[in-house]
Amino acid sequence: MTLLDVEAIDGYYGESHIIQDLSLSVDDGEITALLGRNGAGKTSTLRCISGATPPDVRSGRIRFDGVDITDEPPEDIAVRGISLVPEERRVFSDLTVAENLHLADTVRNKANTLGRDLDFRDDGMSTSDIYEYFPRLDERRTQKAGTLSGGEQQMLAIARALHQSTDLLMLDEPYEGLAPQIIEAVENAIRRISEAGTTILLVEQNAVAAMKIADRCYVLDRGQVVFEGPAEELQADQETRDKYLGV
Ligand SMILES: Nc1ncnc2c1ncn2[C@@H]1O[C@H](COP(=O)(O)OP(=O)(O)OP(=O)(O)O)[C@@H](O)[C@H]1O
Repeated sequence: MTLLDVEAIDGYYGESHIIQDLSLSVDDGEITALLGRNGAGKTSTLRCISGATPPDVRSGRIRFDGVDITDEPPEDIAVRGISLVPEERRVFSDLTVAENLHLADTVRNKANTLGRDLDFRDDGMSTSDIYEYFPRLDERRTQKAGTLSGGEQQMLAIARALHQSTDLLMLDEPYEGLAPQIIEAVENAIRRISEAGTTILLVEQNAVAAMKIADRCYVLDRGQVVFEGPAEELQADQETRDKYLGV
């Protein structure tokens, strides 16, 4: 079943037409990867879906769970169960791991109030489940987030998103700047989160790593979809990989 359906959107930064007639769909329970070189429009696409502006979506429709969310504000879209973990990871450096998660509680409660008239999901993942998924965070509950390694901060950012109510988790370059060993730990966490039923839309520069865990891939170039298909198909398509991904 389709959970997210992006239909022919056009996104603009001022007069720059960055996202061009872009369509994609994300199936319930799958991991979908959005790949492409620097500047291909991956982050902008996630921003369009999350309701963040710019870019402005001037045409096309975005539907989530059958509901048209194209013109909704970001807070409402979040309440519906779409979370974006941005590239910068944005954890609160001066707060401990536990406090960072607790803050997500506050956001969740606010979402519940905001969600009165929306068809929102109730609860996110419990703190104990989160610590089970991310044992490193469990060990570092009382440590300030600013002192965590890059990989641990990435895990904390993902954990916070899950602690709110998330049906669709959008991850923007979760492997960026991480050592191979840590990439593997984040990769395993993403797999387990997916197996537990959260749908994932993953943006990555590291196409090889992303293809490993994705069910379906989209490749973007200059704001347009130039490939879509199962991950195995992209893995076997050396021409597309050379031309658009350089791998
Ligand atoms: N705030 C902005 N104002 C104007 N143009 C922007 C803005 N943000 C991004 N762009 C442009 O939009 C295009 C797509 O950028 P985007 O960040 O979506 O690409 P990306 O595929 O995510 O690449 P990266 O991996 O570098 O983040 C680029 O040409 C970029 O210069």
